[in-house]
Amino acid sequence: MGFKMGIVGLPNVGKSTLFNALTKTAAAQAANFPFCTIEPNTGEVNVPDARLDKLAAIASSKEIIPTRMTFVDIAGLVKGASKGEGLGNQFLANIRETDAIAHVLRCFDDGDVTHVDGRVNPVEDAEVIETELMLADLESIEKRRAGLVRKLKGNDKDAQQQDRLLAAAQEVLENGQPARTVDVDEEDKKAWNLLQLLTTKKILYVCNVDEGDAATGNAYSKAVEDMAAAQGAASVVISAKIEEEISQLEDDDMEMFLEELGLTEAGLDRLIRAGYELLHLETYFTVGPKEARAWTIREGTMAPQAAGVIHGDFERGFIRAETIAYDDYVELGGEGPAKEAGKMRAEGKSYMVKDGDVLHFLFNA
Ligand SMILES: Nc1ncnc2c1ncn2[C@@H]1O[C@H](COP(=O)(O)OP(=O)(O)OP(=O)(O)O)[C@@H](O)[C@H]1O
Ligand SMILES: [Mg+2]
Repeated sequence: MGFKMGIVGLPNVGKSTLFNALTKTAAAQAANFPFCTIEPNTGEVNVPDARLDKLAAIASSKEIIPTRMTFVDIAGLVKGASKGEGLGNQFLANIRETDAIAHVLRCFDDGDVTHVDGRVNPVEDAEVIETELMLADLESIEKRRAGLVRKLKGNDKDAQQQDRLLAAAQEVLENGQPARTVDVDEEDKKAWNLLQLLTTKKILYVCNVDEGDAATGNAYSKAVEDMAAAQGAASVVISAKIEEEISQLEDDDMEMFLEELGLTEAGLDRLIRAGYELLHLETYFTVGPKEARAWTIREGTMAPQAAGVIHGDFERGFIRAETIAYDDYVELGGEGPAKEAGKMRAEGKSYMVKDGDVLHFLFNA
């Protein structure tokens, strides 16, 4: 389904370094000068999930296939970007195409690495970017409302709804607030999301700290966490540079290295999980001797649509889903015992899939 997180931030804060760590490649050029990245870099990343490994062990699956999500490393934004400063506003379009934003903030000192504003202040940096996104939204709203005038005269219902929602967004933006602060009624949610405003996207603040601060965070990252909490946004502490080094290691070396740093889990795993949760994504599993596989759905997905993630035919010909809850599968020790214990349910079209369900679909070809 391609859920996409855009990696956004000021120039030279470590976005491409983080991208390379996430994708375990050196696909993006990361270097100590602003505006190093111009064209966006796109890469797929496995979503770590300990449950999948457990299921595979129980079923002795030959292959383990995690679900994936996409990260896009986007060019740095600067003050005035919405008016064409820096690399201009073509990159705002790259952000528009993403489902959520990982906002990288420089939380490391290192005098050798240039900061575009010559000082380290992640909270102000976050405001600079947010302001540009708000200005970009305002500009696009004005254009779009102007484009709706003719349809509004013709009493077009969709146009009326769009214009009403755009006006609501415009009002909060003009008061210096992001569009996500608008209270949207349930029946407007779909049209609202279609507006694809930049400041309605959910944000995960990524505090990029010094190597030595990776386990504990530092004063900069604390300030960001406070800001995030006040906004109801999520945040993670990570050292992109260390993660890039770790991501090149073999598993055994990685564990040793993490231990030395006082970390229990690679920061990347935390970051990917946080992004996944931010997007309200859930996972179901298909498990057998051949493979154990994780699949991504949006929260609230019905069984036929969940089946459609595997193949369109599964959705079109959907009959039922044999369902075992994750806990039952693990506690009882697999499909056979779960079935014997009466824990395999036959669920129909109106079943809402739950996170962790182990599913087997029956369908008409
Ligand atoms: N946690 C860190 N500690 C110290 N140096 C870091 C850290 N993270 C990244 N760097 C360094 O910062 C510099 C800029 O990194 P990078 O190219 O990833 O930034 P960027 O945000 O992608 O920049 P641009 O917007 O110009 O593309 C690199 O020299 C990188 O090694
Ligand atoms: Mg870059």
